[in-house]
Amino acid sequence: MTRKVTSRSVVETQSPDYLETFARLDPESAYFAVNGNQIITFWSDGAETLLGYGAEEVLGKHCSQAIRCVTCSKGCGLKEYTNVSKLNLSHYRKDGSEILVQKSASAFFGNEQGFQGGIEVLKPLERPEPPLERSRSLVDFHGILTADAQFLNMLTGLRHVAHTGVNVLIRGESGTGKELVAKALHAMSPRARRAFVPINCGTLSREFLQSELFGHRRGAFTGAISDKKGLLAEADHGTLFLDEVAELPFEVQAMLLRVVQDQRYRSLGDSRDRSTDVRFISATHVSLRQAVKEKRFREDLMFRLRVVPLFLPPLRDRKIDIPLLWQHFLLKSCQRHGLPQPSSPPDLIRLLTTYPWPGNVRELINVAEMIAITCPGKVVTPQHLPPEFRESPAAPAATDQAFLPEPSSVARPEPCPPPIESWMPRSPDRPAIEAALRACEGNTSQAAKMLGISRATLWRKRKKWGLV
Ligand SMILES: Nc1ncnc2c1ncn2[C@@H]1O[C@H](COP(=O)(O)OP(=O)(O)OP(=O)(O)O)[C@@H](O)[C@H]1O
Repeated sequence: MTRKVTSRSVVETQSPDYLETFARLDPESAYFAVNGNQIITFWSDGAETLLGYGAEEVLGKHCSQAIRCVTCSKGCGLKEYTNVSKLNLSHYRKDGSEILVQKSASAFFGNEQGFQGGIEVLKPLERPEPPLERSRSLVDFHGILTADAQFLNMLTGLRHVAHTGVNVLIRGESGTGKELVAKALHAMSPRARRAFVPINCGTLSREFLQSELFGHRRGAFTGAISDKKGLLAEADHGTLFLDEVAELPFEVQAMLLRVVQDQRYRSLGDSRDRSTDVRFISATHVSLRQAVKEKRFREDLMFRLRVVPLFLPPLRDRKIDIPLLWQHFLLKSCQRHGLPQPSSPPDLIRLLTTYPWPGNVRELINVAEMIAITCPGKVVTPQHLPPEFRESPAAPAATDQAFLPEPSSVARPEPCPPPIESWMPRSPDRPAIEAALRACEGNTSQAAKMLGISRATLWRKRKKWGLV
C-alpha cells in the first residue's frame, strides 16, 4: 500500500511549538507525538491530566512501554492506519483506572522509510479525576514560608550573601519577616554556631541603648552597681541584629560607626578599647536614605550597614501566599488549641486576598488565631473577621450575598480549595524555574507544584533551557 509522503514530519523536531499551541488551545485533551521508532517526542499538559503520566515519565520512551491504550495491545493502530478519526475507546490511566476517550490520530509515512511517526489526540468523553498537584504549595525556607517564585528566588539568592559575611540592611513593612530573614542569614552563615543577638533600637532610651550595646563598668553611672557585658561582646563571632535601625540616636550612631569600621569599641566607664568580630544585619521599615536626607541618620554609617540592601515585599504584593498562609496558620492554631479546623469558603479567601494586610504576615497569623478560637469547626464568613476587613475598599457590602456562605454549607462545613489559579503567572520565566528547582533541590514534582504548572510543562521548559 502506497502511503502519502509528508514534506516534513512534525515529530522529527524535539519541541514542536505549534503542536504545543494546539495543545494549549484544547487543554482538556491529551496531545502527544511519536517518531518513526514510536518514541514519544511530545506530551501535552492535557495528556498528563488525562492519563496521569508526567512528561518526564514518557518522553523518550517507546509508546507501548510508556502508556497503555486498548488498541496498543492489538497492535499499533497508528502504525497500521494513516488516520484515525473520532474513534471512541477506553484508555488506561497511570493509576490503572480506565477513561473513555475519543481518539483522532494521524500517521506520517515516507516512500522508502515507511512509518515516520504520528500525532494523536485523545478527547475525554468523561471527566478525569482532578490531578492532585495543580495547586501551588508553600516552600519552607528556614522558617520563611512562601509560594511566590520571585520572593523565593530572592531568598535562595541569600545563601551566597550569608556566606560572604557582609553587612545587610533589610527593608520591609512591619510583619514582612525581616527578623526571620535575618535569622536565616545567620543560620546559613559560617557564624551559625555563635550567637544571633537581636536588639530593637526603637524602643530604648539613648542611655539604655548605649549600656546595652557597649556594656558598662561598675560605677559608670548611677545605678551601675556591677560590670555589664554588652551585646557587642555577646555577639562576638556571631551576628548582631539591629531592628528599627533608623531609630538609633545620633550619639549612638557615632559610637557604632567605630565598631562597624574598626571592630573596636569602649564600654561605658572603661578606660581601654575592646575588639569584637560582629556581623551586622539591620532592619528598617522606613527608607534609611530618607533618614539621611532628613539628617536623622549618618550617611557613612548607612553605607557601612547596607553593603547588601534587601527589600521584603508586603504580603499584599504576594497574593499567591495569602490563601496558603491562611490555611497553614489556621491549621496550626487549631492544632495548638486542639480545636476542629473551620472551613474558609472561596468567597472568604477572595476577601482575604483583597485585604491590604498592613500588618503583613504577623497580622494574618493573629487573625487566623482569632478565627481558630472563635469559629471552631464552622464555616467562616466575613462577619467573623475583624471590622477592618469589611471596611477595606475592595470588601463587599455586608449584605452582598456573594460573600455569605450557602445555607447548606453552614450546616455542613466542606474542605476549602484555595482558589489561587487566577493569580498564577501563566508562564514562569527561566529565573523563576531555576529558583524553584534550587529551592526544591531538583525535585521536578515539587518545583512544578510550587510554580503552579504541571510537571509536563516544567519538564518541557527545563529541556528547552537546558536545565536538565
Ligand atoms: N513568610 C513567612 N512565613 C512564615 N512566617 C512568617 C513569614 N513572614 C513573617 N512571619 C511571621 O510573622 C511574624 C512577624 O515576622 P518578623 O518579626 O520577622 O517581621 P518583621 O518584618 O521583623 O516585623 P517588625 O518590623 O514589626 O519587627 C513572626 O511570627 C514570623 O514568624
